Amino acid sequence: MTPDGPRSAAPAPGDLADVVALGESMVTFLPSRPGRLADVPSFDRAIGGAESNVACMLAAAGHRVRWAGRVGADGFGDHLVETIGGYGVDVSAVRRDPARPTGVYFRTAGDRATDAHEVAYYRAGSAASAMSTATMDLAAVRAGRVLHLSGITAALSADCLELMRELTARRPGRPLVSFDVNHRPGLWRDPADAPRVLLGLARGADLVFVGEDEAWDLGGPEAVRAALPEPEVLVVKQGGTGAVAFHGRHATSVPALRVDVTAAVGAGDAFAAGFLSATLRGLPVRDRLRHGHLWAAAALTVPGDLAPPPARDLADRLAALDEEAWGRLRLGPGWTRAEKADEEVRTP
Ligand SMILES: Nc1ncnc2c1ncn2[C@@H]1O[C@H](COP(=O)(O)OP(=O)(O)O)[C@@H](O)[C@H]1O
Ligand SMILES: O=C(O)C(=O)C[C@H](O)[C@H](O)COP(=O)(O)O
Repeated sequence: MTPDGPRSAAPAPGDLADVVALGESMVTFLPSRPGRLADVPSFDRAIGGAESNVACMLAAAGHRVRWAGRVGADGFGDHLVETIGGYGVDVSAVRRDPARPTGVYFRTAGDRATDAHEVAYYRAGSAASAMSTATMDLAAVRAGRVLHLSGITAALSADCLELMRELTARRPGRPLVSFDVNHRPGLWRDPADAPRVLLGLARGADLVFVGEDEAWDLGGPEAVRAALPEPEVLVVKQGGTGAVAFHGRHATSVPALRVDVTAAVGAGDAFAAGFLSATLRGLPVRDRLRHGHLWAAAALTVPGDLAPPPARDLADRLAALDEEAWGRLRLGPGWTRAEKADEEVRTP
């Protein structure tokens, strides 16, 4: 994704942002061709990191966004700060660490049907793993209407987990806390800890995103619901099937779109960004879910993590279709550039 399309001015340092996203960003290496990691001869550089993906997409859609993280005082750190800042995200709360490197990761293209892929992380001991209540500017982190976090951070180090606990503690006047469970079993020192820790953090959030498969890692969707009496909204994503939002005593389901998938990476982050964008705009829950699906479809139809979100008028028009027309939509590469909305993206 190149940072094109409507962008807001980034909030000035210290100003109230619409959304602050905190987490580790990494330089990502995408394979030049399919196959096993052992066989891929070369990689293309991109950027990744669940929370900064959300930040970049929201900024590209015109929201005022800050990303808080730590990167090394190295070229990869420069690249992340410059690229994420290039989307119109305020990067003034990003800290540079002269003693620790920027994390990087490599991935394979994976199987289109199952999304089975290999990931090789080089992030142990990274600058971001030293995020803590002492090393981050907590005032800047809290200066937003929404604070977006994910379970990835909890797995990075004991300091990162303590920071997550501090940011999800229920206190008067705190931002609305959005938490994407993002269970990455390979990152946990003791994977058996993850379900309890992630559920504990989710209990402190107002808005929780969880994939149905992840929910099973945590004891199943019903167990997650039972463990989270307080969130305003719990969104369970069901991949290519749909998504359901539990809010108060209501459950609202919206089927997923039919998408010609290029790469599944980044879809969960894009879904969260679309849902948050619609939440900031005060749209009803059904429309928030539809915007989640539409933004996910934007990420699914490009090779890397990040895609330009659909233009607001296009997304609004598609989100307003009746159920039958929604079910007929079929979105493929380039669909976000359609100018006349549904006529251009609907299958004949
Ligand atoms: N095959 C698919 N077809 C259409 N939409 C999909 C498909 N896979 C994922 N999505 C969309 O991406 C969102 C996130 O997918 P999911 O697999 O649940 O997330 P994650 O990337 O977090 O594992 C889904 O809620 C849906 O909107
Ligand atoms: O794994 C991590 O630590 C990352 O942050 C790398 C990726 O950028 C996101 O994980 C993509 O996330 P999905 O949207 O769920 O595909």
